[in-house]
Amino acid sequence: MPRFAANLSLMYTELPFLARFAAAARDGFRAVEYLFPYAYPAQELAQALNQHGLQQVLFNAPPGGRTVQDMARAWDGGMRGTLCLAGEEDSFRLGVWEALRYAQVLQCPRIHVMSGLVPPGAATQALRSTVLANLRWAAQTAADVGVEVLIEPINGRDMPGYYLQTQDQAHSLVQTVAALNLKVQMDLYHCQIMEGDVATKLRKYLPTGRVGHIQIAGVPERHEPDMGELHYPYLFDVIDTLGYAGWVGCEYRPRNGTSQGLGWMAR
Ligand SMILES: O=C(O)[C@@H](O)C(=O)CO
Ligand SMILES: [Mg+2]
Repeated sequence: MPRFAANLSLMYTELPFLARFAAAARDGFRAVEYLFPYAYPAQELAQALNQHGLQQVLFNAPPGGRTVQDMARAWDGGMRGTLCLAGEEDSFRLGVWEALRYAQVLQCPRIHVMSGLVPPGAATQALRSTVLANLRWAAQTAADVGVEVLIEPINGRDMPGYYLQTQDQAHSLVQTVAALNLKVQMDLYHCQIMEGDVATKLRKYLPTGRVGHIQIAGVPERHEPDMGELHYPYLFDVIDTLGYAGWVGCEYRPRNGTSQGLGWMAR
C-alpha cells in the first residue's frame, strides 16, 4: 500500500486551517501537504507539525506577487504561477526564495512551482525558453539547500490556459534541464482528465525516477478515490509493484466529511 499524505487545503475544510493538523494525525496520517503556507509564520506551522507527529512533504511556491503580502493574496487574485511568464522572472525568484525559506523551517524536502497561465498570443518556443531558464535557476538554487523542485501538469478544464498540461510535456522539460532535484508531480486526477491511460503512464514514468510525488482523487468529481472512473485499487497495486517509495497526496474534496470518507483507505 502506498504512503498517503493528507492534503490540508482540500481535506478537513470543515475545520480552521491550524486545526486540520490534529485532525489528520487523529485519522492516522503521518504526513501532510497543502497549497500555500504563507498566511502563517513558518515557525507556527513547524510547531503544529511537531506537536502532531506529522511530516510536511509538499507545498507550493507562491503563485505570484513581489511582496510577502502580495504572495499570500496572489492565488485569490487569479495568479497561477510565473514559471512561463517572460518579464516576471524577479517575481518567480522571490517566490522560490520564500518557498525555500519555509521549506527549511518546515523541513519539507520538495516544493512545487506552478507554471502559470499562457499570456494571449505568446509563442510556444518563447514560453518554453522562459520555463527552461527559470527551472534551471530554481533547481540550482533549491539544490543548494537540499530541496527538490516539482512541476505538475494540471488539466485545462479546471484551469483553462494553464501552461503545463501533460506528463510528456513535463518530462520533456525535466529531461532537458537534467538537474537531479527537478521532478514531476504526477496528479492522477489531472492525468486522467487530460490523457487517460493512467496505468501505462505510471509504468512509463515511475521507473525513470523522475516522479517526485503522486496525487490522487476520484474523476471527474474530485472526491474520494473510491468514486468515479478511475479504479484506484488497481492503480495502487501498479504503484507498489513499480517500487515507488514516495508519498501519495490525497488531494480530493471529501463528499461528506473528511474522516467519515476515509473508509477507502482501510479497504
Ligand atoms: O492539482 C492541484 O490543483 C494542485 O496540486 C496544485 O498545486 C495547484 O492547484
Ligand atoms: Mg495536484
